[in-house]
Amino acid sequence: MQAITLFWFRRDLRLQDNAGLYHALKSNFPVLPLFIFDTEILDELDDPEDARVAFLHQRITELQAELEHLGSSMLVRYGKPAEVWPEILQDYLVAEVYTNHDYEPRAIQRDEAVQNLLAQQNIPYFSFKDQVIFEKLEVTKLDGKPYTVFTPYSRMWKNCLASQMETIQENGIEQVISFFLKPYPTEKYYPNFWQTAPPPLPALSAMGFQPSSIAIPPTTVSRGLIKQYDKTRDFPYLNGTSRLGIHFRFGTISIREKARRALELNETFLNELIWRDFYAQILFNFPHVAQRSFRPEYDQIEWRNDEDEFEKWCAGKTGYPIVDAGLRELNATGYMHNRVRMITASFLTKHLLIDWRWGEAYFAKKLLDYDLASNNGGWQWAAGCGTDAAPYFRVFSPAAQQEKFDPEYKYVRKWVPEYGTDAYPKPIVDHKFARERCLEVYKAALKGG
Ligand SMILES: Cc1cc2nc3c(=O)[nH]c(=O)nc-3n(C[C@H](O)[C@H](O)[C@H](O)COP(=O)(O)OP(=O)(O)OC[C@H]3O[C@@H](n4cnc5c(N)ncnc54)[C@H](O)[C@@H]3O)c2cc1C
Repeated sequence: MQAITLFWFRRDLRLQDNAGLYHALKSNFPVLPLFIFDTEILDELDDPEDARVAFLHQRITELQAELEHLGSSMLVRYGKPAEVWPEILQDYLVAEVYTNHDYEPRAIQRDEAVQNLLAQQNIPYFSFKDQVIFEKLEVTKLDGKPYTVFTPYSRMWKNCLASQMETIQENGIEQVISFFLKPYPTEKYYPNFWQTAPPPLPALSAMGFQPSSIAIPPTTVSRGLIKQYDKTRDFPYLNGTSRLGIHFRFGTISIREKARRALELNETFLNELIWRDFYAQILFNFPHVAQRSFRPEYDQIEWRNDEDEFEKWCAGKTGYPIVDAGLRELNATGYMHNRVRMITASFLTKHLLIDWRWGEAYFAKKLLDYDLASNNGGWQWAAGCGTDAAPYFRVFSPAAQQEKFDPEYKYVRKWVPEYGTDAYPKPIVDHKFARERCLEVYKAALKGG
């Protein structure tokens, strides 16, 4: 049997500029890429038309075709990684395993189990940073502790980026760039893919899913949009953001490539990519946030958790047009504009006093770009219990947000056509009353804490 290196794809579904794949291709054995449709994740999804699964399947099919074109293939399995891995080790003579880091608590556990299994058979396991620019404790305060406030973190992030500059050739042009943004030239080593016939790919329907009618945004964005980003990003009625979220989530684009463009074109856009790194390191360094408030005293809040109100919020029937437009956009497209994510999350937690975890779980079900670290960070920020959160007594007024960010009701009219007619519901709660109730409940919780 031919001894091979396995490269395990997870959140890095591309051949180009892929750190772990680059290192795998430079190993001493021919490389067979692997992808596992993980039933521990898929079984928790209750929509058979989940657009993310259809996207994932389509992307794996494309990768398989790209590899076939190179005379190679990809091994695709369906099951629990803990059960799939022993089977693979029986079927193939695996000399080494390469992959890229995943920072979510469950993924860390999964990877530790696989590492242990491999160690029992003396198979080396190598993992690399690929999905962020700086990870774990690479950007810390001077005392080595992780940052929990964004602005100083982003300043230090930029210092770290500038700390190692190198000259490279890109498309025949000499450029000085940060070592941390250098692309991995995987294409140089493509001949090291194992030349083998493609094993069968599980069909989407065989996994209990179907194609989705939700469209996936492209992987490219115009330079013009990024150049204007700081001016357009806050207005939900404009096409002013990149919609790259799902591609960052599944690694169908390279963060290094996009950060290089951001550095060149728009600092505000770069700052958003830094927020992504920020929340990834928060989740890694403070994994309790996946279940509990970053600030423990906020776990004392007595949420009202009214199920009927929650259903109205989910359906976009609260009687607050910008909130309703956001939820309806999410339900129809798997996307919600960032400004509106902040408004709807604030409304659920502060106006309705519904536990942020309920909203977080709903977004997790619906967002194409769902990412535990960023979603959790966004929800805890909105509820006031997270890192860097605005003080709890700042309660967004939906009317003031509407006035500022959708003054002509263009976004609202797109998603809530019955707004302004009798068919539109009355507000679920009075703003002034809700604000005061929120302040009382938060104050009581924090006093007791
Ligand atoms: C309550 C709430 C929940 C959120 N849930 C998610 C989530 O599950 N997944 C997710 O990727 N983002 C989440 N965000 C952050 C942000 O809303 C989205 O990243 C952004 O709206 C995605 O649209 P875009 O790709 O057009 O982003 P752009 O505005 O074009 O930004 C480019 C990229 O930068 C990153 N980014 C931008 N803003 C943020 C941010 N505030 N925090 C972290 N990364 C950011 C994303 O990767 C994004 O794709 C959430 C924000 C809030 C307030």
